[in-house]
Amino acid sequence: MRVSFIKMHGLGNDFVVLDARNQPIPEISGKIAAGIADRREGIGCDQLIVLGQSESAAFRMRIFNSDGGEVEACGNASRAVALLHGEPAEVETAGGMISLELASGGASVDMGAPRFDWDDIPLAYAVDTSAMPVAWDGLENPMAVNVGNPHAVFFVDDADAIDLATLGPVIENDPLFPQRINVNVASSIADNHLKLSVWERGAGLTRACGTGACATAVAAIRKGIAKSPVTVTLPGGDLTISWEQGGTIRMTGPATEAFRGSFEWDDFA
Ligand SMILES: N[C@@H](CCC[C@H](N)C(=O)O)C(=O)O
Repeated sequence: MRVSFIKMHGLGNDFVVLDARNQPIPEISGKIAAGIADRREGIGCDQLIVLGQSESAAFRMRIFNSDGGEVEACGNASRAVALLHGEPAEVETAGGMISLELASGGASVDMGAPRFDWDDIPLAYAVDTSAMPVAWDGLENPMAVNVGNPHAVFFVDDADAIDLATLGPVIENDPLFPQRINVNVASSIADNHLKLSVWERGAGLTRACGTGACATAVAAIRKGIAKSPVTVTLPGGDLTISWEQGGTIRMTGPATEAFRGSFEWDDFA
């Protein structure tokens, strides 16, 4: 069976999008998702995105990391999907309802309200979460932010000095986090301007992580080290994140369609 796909990206965080609203898509296993995402033997992407019917929203967006695991939220893919859809829409995700629309230079997404305490991020054993008693080689006392998916946010003097390629997988897979975690390392580089690197759960170092930018910006606002709107500079470029205490997060930034193609489903089944 031949399946059409759209290759997209948001600041270089790239996606294969399958639109099951206009073509039949067989059941997706972790093996199929990882096969499609494989950069040598598949099409290649950080996340596989599958759009389908929803009973409660305009449509549903499912998200699979390149390791094949299905997850709750993806900020950059939400903007890519906004570009594809072309008009404002409420979208159902496993992490909650989001609403997306086109904006100048890309798209803007209401990502919902953040949740801040570790109660929303399952931990394997009891710890005093007011001051996390864990540290990983200089990275300590992370803030927990759930923006649909779980993030640990570390503020450091110089994010570039942290070897995230080494520490990222260690923290992601720490036994403390039974569902693993996205790892964000940020520094303040000017007023209301953060520099951020992200080790993504299930995908590794990416050029940008939209939910990571949201989590880090709201953590910085809550900590009093930035005010909304916050510019977040990632390796792939900038996102603007707006949030007031008690409100929902708005993320604005670019989205790009790279190319379209089709593949034989059985090649990955
Ligand atoms: N790249 C994404 C986040 C994708 C999911 C994440 N790796 C997770 O496992 O929660 C983004 O732009 O937000």
